[in-house]
Amino acid sequence: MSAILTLNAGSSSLKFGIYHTGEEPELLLSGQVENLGPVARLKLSGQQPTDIGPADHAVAVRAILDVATPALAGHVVTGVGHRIVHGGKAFGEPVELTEAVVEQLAALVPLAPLHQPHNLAALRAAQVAFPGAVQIGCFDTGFHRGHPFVNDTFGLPRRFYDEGVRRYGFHGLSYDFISGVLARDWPDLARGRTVICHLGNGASMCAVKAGRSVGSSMGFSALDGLPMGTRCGQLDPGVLLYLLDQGMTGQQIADLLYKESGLKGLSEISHDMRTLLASEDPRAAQAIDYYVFRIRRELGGMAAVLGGLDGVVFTGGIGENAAPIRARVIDGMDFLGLTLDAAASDAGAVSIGAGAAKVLVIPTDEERVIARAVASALTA
Ligand SMILES: Nc1ncnc2c1ncn2[C@@H]1O[C@H](COP(=O)(O)OP(=O)(O)O)[C@@H](O)[C@H]1O
Ligand SMILES: CC(=O)OP(=O)(O)O
Ligand SMILES: [Mg+2]
Repeated sequence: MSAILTLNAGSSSLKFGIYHTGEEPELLLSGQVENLGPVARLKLSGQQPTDIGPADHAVAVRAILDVATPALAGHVVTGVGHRIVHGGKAFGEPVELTEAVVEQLAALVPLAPLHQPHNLAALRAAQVAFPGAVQIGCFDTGFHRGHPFVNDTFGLPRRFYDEGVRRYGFHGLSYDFISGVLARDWPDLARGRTVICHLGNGASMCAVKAGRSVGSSMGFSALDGLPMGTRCGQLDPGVLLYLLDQGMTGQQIADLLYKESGLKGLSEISHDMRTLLASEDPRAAQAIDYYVFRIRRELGGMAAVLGGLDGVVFTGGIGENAAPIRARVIDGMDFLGLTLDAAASDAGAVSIGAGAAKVLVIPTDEERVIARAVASALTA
């Protein structure tokens, strides 16, 4: 039987899925190597995580190929789907990852240094492991390609826009998946105005009107918008000028903004929301305060862009699991029709709103969006 493998290299995790090929691919096994770094864990769906010691993305790919091999016994992998974070100006729809395409995607590495190199390394590993399979790239930026101009541009001279300096937006595979769930289970909301909060190690928000992205908190790179595990989020460009003036190099600034900022930088304790929520250190509390403040500010802005709000969806590792963060985001938002049913939220329900606008918690599944794209490429 033929099977599809999906690989999703995030900033703190490498997720995978194995599916039977079909119009709606049937999941055989999924899992992830999470908490990449000195103490990574391998977690297969429905099982307890096991510590695998230090692991970067390369170690994680090998660990996943090891566990995938027995699960794939009796199957031929005909397609491998990859999350590719940045598609730039040229790519929106899923595409076969030919050498010519990969060359263009490699040029975008500086725009997504925590993701794009790992996405492409996963491709190389999969090409070796499954030489007969078609390799398909699915873009985080794809869902946002129809952005209105005002959401796509910066206030720079026009030639920069033409050159590709645009507000691309990311987490599009996640927004695509959530939009599909809304269309299936909440059709009225799917026709209306929704803000989706993808709160993982990377975090962004998307304003969705009738199934289309009309705004994203992330822009040209995956640094903009909300503060994240280790990324700064929105920053006055004057700060960059100041840092340059202080003698920092480009690489030092990149490391600062991508790896040392956000929750980690503000708390000086951890990038991980679980650790911060459990901490009694006032720096942890301040980091969380800032995180929540920026989400609320973005939510108000997006509600204005949408001309009102019919619902909010929480997803991603934090959005799905951290009830205290959801409570703080929704607190006092009655003027937008948002009221929390705290008991439902704490109990892990899907629908956790008690006001005019819906509040939903929907686990995202970027792997399924990738698997569907591979399945349709295989039948095309
Ligand atoms: N129960 C929880 N409470 C708070 N935060 C959580 C919980 N479970 C997971 N998280 C957060 O989710 C993050 C990972 O989110 P995820 O979407 O899987 O990451 P990635 O961006 O790598 O895809 C972790 O850094 C952790 O902070
Ligand atoms: C784009 C991005 O930030 O992705 P992740 O949340 O997987 O790190
Ligand atoms: Mg992710």
